[in-house]
Amino acid sequence: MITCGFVGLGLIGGSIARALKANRKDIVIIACDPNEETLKLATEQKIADEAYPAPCDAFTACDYIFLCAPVSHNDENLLKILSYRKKDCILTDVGSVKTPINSLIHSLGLTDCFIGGHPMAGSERIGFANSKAGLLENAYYILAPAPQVPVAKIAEFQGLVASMGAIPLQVESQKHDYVTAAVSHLPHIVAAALVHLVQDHDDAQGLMKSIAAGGFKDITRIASSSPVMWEQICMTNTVNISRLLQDYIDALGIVQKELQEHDSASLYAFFDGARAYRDSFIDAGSGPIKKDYSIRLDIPDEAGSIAAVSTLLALNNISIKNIGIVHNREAQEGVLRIEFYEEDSITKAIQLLNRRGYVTHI
Ligand SMILES: NC(=O)c1ccc[n+]([C@@H]2O[C@H](COP(=O)([O-])OP(=O)(O)OC[C@H]3O[C@@H](n4cnc5c(N)ncnc54)[C@H](O)[C@@H]3O)[C@@H](O)[C@H]2O)c1
Ligand SMILES: O=C(O)C(=O)C[C@]1(C(=O)O)C=C[C@@H](O)C=C1
Repeated sequence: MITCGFVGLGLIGGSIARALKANRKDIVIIACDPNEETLKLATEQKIADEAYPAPCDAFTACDYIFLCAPVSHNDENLLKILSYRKKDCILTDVGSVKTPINSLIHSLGLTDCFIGGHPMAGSERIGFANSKAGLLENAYYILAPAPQVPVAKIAEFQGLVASMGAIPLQVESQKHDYVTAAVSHLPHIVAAALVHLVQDHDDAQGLMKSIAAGGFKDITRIASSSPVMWEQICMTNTVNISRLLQDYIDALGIVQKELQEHDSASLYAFFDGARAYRDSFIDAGSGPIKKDYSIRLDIPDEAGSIAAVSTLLALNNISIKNIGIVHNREAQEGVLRIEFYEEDSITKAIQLLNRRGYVTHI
């Protein structure tokens, strides 16, 4: 059996714990979290075999200890958990910034037992109640092992990560912090700033807020993320974020100048270049952004509607990868989203559903 300890069992800790429990039979989970409701839920749902409000003796059984609180709290928790760490236990974290914890590990002389981690998947939702076993599926899980961790220990941990459904990828801490500042941290600032812009410019009736459609909602979904988490990320990856933010401000300044000068050729090149590069992300066969074979359809708001659709597809040998209600209606139309394994299934499903009178949307 492998005993995994979790210090913080929110969205990410909870999702890792669920994935391990779902995919393996040999996992024991010991968790601590200051949130009482989380401890209750995790025990009731049989995700945590043992749950405590704070680090305690029980953690001396752990083969791995995952630090899964917001980044600065992970540093504090690392210090608290050390007295409960058995020899050979691997310490790891899931924090979105890697350099500060890496420095702390060096200063504590723990360079033979720490593997920094960062799953490149998540959501704007918070807490254990929103955690999912499938959250990390096919996502890169960045590993930044300290220099003296034995190769065999790194390989074992990679195996554990793979069994969560994630793809382990080794990246050095400082490089990690620069790269994630560009693809994750800056976008969260941009999203929050856009939301503030609309709030500050809307009229008394909130017309902007009412009519905001897919474009605004797609680019600002992440503005609903945890302010505690993002404040701590900004406070710990400040230099990288600030440098990239300056480059971004400069780029916006150039666009503003092109607008003021009615420079249509430059504006066209700006959008065209972005489109080509962004499309190349989607077209990649592997990587975190996968091709999405999904459709949406309108269904009556009554019991059995989802079952009727899934049965119809199953009877016609069309396999469903995922099915669920679209709660936020960002897509404007259709309330049921169905994801398939391959492109072919989309055409077949649409023909079948349309013949039965369903209105479908791609
Ligand atoms: N949310 C994401 O999309 C995402 C993705 C990858 C990595 N991360 C990283 O994962 C970590 C956790 O983020 P999350 O999204 O799961 O947040 P979360 O708010 O859902 O969960 C954090 C959990 O830590 C607990 N906690 C808070 N303070 C604590 C403390 N001092 N000691 C112990 N537990 C404490 C909270 O009760 C909560 O259950 C962060 O370091 C974040 O940078 C987040
Ligand atoms: O999908 C989201 O909601 C996320 O913000 C996830 C996201 C990101 O892509 O920026 C957020 C923080 C992380 O550390 C890793 C992933």
